[in-house]
Amino acid sequence: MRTRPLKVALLGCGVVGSEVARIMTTHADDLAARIGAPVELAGVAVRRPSKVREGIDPALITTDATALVQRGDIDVVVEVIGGIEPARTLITTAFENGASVVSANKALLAEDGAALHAAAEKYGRDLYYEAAVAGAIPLVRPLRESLAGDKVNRVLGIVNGTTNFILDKMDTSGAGYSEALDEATALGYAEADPTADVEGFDAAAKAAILAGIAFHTRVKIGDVHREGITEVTAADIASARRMGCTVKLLAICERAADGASVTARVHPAMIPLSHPLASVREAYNAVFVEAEAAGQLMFYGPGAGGSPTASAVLGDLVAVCRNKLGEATGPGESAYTRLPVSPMGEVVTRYHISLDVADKPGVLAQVATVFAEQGVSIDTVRQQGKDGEASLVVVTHRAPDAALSGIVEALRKLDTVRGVASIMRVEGE
Ligand SMILES: NC(=O)c1ccc[n+]([C@@H]2O[C@H](COP(=O)([O-])OP(=O)(O)OC[C@H]3O[C@@H](n4cnc5c(N)ncnc54)[C@H](O)[C@@H]3O)[C@@H](O)[C@H]2O)c1
Ligand SMILES: N[C@@H](CCO)C(=O)O
Ligand code: NA
Repeated sequence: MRTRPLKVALLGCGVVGSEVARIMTTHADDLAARIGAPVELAGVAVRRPSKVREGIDPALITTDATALVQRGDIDVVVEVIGGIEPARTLITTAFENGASVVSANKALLAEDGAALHAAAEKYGRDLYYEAAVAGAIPLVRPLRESLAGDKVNRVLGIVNGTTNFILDKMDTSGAGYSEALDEATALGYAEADPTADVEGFDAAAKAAILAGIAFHTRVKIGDVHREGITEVTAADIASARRMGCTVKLLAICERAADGASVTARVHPAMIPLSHPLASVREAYNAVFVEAEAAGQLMFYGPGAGGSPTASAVLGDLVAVCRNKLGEATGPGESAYTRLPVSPMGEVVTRYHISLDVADKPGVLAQVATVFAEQGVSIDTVRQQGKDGEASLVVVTHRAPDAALSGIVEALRKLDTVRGVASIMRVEGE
């Protein structure tokens, strides 16, 4: 074993960073044996230097992250600050100054991954980011490496722990939305600004990263159709229950049937209770990958939290250190297919539409005509009447999303439709 240690700079020492430091210290001997050289924490950049950080030598703490990555003797920079800047500049500076990078920063990778990969390649460094998607679950590496010989056609799953935690609590214990979000934040699952979770930005970033790797093309967060969970009501969840379903925030990346384009979307969807994704509880994540030769693969595990995320960071750290010792680099960006990303309107989905209507003859026929005019066929209709008013629940067959949203617009214009109580896509059937 080499005795000269590999030097690691840790940028950020919050929920994830503090766990990375703890595991690096407590498992130092095992990590050294697995890598073939000791790994040494050479500096820790923080924003609040006065905070007591158990197990970290105070002499390592600095508020000058730029000087740390410019030192020139750092082998690996672990970026767990989050956000676009200064993380982007720090990572690029690290590459320029001889370091490879391990990052958990999905927001940055989904915004500017191509430029970061290009910088890594230019300087001959590694850029690893297993922690950026689905926390502890090995998913980035299986897609980048294990499935590199196959053709992936679809990636579908739950990739945000916070929103899964909230929806699960609302469904199973009747908890309120804000109470469940506060709990997820206290448990270290939520982003620094939890809007990123509840509005679907975090899941959209992960969908962009997954689609890019899966289909060997460039997908940015702005290419991903995004709807969060802020408009999912307790009534929607109760209505899903009545249909034998539950509501999950899903990320779905698909290659078009003709192979000429891809789509990526994040939105709440109803799925049957019998579907494996329905039993994904709390902050767990689960992702199905469908590949031509492999068939269907399922990845499941803790999707958020300090310790699970640190596990993924440490796995990358070991891989990058091994590469350094072997004077090699791991896989870079693979974006050779250059497939365009189609808009949401072209995605084929199913809708569950709940309407408040007047309870009088001819209403059902009027509603059915709207569907027929858009060429969308109805799967089921359920009507419940009370005091001259009725609620009508329509579930459609699969149709282009543009036709389905056209139907909703036309329904809103009918005099007999008092309101559209909820619209949700249905998946997993
Ligand atoms: N928490 C999770 O479950 C989880 C899971 C996967 C990925 N991530 C990602 O990991 C990253 C970190 O997340 P976290 O939950 O640890 O966040 P956090 O807010 O707990 O930690 C980030 C830390 O970075 C510090 N920081 C910010 N700017 C800095 C700067 N310029 N120099 C030095 N320190 C700075 C902050 O003070 C904070 O302590 C983010 O990119 C996040 O998206 C988090
Ligand atoms: N905020 C993210 C952290 C893990 O990426 C989540 O809840 O999934
Ligand atoms: Na992961």
